[in-house]
Amino acid sequence: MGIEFRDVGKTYPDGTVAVTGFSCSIPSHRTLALVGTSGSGKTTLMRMVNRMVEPTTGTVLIDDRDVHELEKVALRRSIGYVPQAGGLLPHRRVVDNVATVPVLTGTTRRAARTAALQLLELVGLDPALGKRYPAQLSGGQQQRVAVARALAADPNVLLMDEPFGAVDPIVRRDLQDQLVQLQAELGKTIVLVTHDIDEAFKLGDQVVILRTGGIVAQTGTPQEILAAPADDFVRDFVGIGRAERSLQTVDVDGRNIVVDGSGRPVGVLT
Ligand SMILES: Nc1ncnc2c1ncn2[C@@H]1O[C@H](COP(=O)(O)OP(=O)(O)OP(=O)(O)O)[C@@H](O)[C@H]1O
Repeated sequence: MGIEFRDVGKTYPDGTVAVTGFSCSIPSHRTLALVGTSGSGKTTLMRMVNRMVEPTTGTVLIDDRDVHELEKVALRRSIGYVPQAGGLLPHRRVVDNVATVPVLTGTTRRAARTAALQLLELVGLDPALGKRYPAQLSGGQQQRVAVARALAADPNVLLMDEPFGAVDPIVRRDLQDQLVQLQAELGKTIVLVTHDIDEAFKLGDQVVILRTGGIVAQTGTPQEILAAPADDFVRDFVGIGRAERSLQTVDVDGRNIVVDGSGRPVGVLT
């Protein structure tokens, strides 16, 4: 399921211009990371895919079909959504949170629960946690449940809105690693919103850096952006000057050790 944004714009009713003339396409099974400062239109763009936001100009297509022509509720249920900070239903057990959409779309509760327990395992959780309520889980565990829930209807498209923004950096890295692994296995088409350029580089096959007004500063693979930042804004945003970005090798007893801009060793060149 490829996704295409074709010259889309969004002006909210109060006159706020969130996005202007945005075009971009992401092939099936790939991850598009939308990254930018606060208010640069990332969430607005992502929500156009499942019609939580309707563009004021242009079209969004999934597999060449204009989403505007698709029935809204069915469209939304067919797309996995991981909101900021999980969005789990607090009064429902974890297993039922995961089973919600399949039950709504006609799967029996029993079958949906069995599948939900398998999904918990897939995202690295002990299925025994399915009995708990969301508040009885850690923040990182809750985010894993949110990912499991988004996968429950076996969607081809997954939308992730700052999915790991609310957890501490170590848990965050864990969750990112797991998503990379999951994606290698499942091959969804993912649109990921983040303000963290390192997360965008780690998870995105294609990265779009946005400035205020949803204007594209640069689009490319992480390699392309790092190799040739389009301008000072991008250079600044990706932190080209940051010590951990300016790596060099030093020879230590015949081995090439990679050090960062502060001279700290970060690895060995093989
Ligand atoms: N419903 C709305 N009505 C009016 N303006 C809105 C609405 N939703 C978003 N905006 C405005 O549109 C612009 C883009 O918002 P959006 O949430 O898409 O940005 P973002 O890049 O996701 O930001 P953040 O990283 O802070 O979540 C902002 O100026 C925001 O205030």
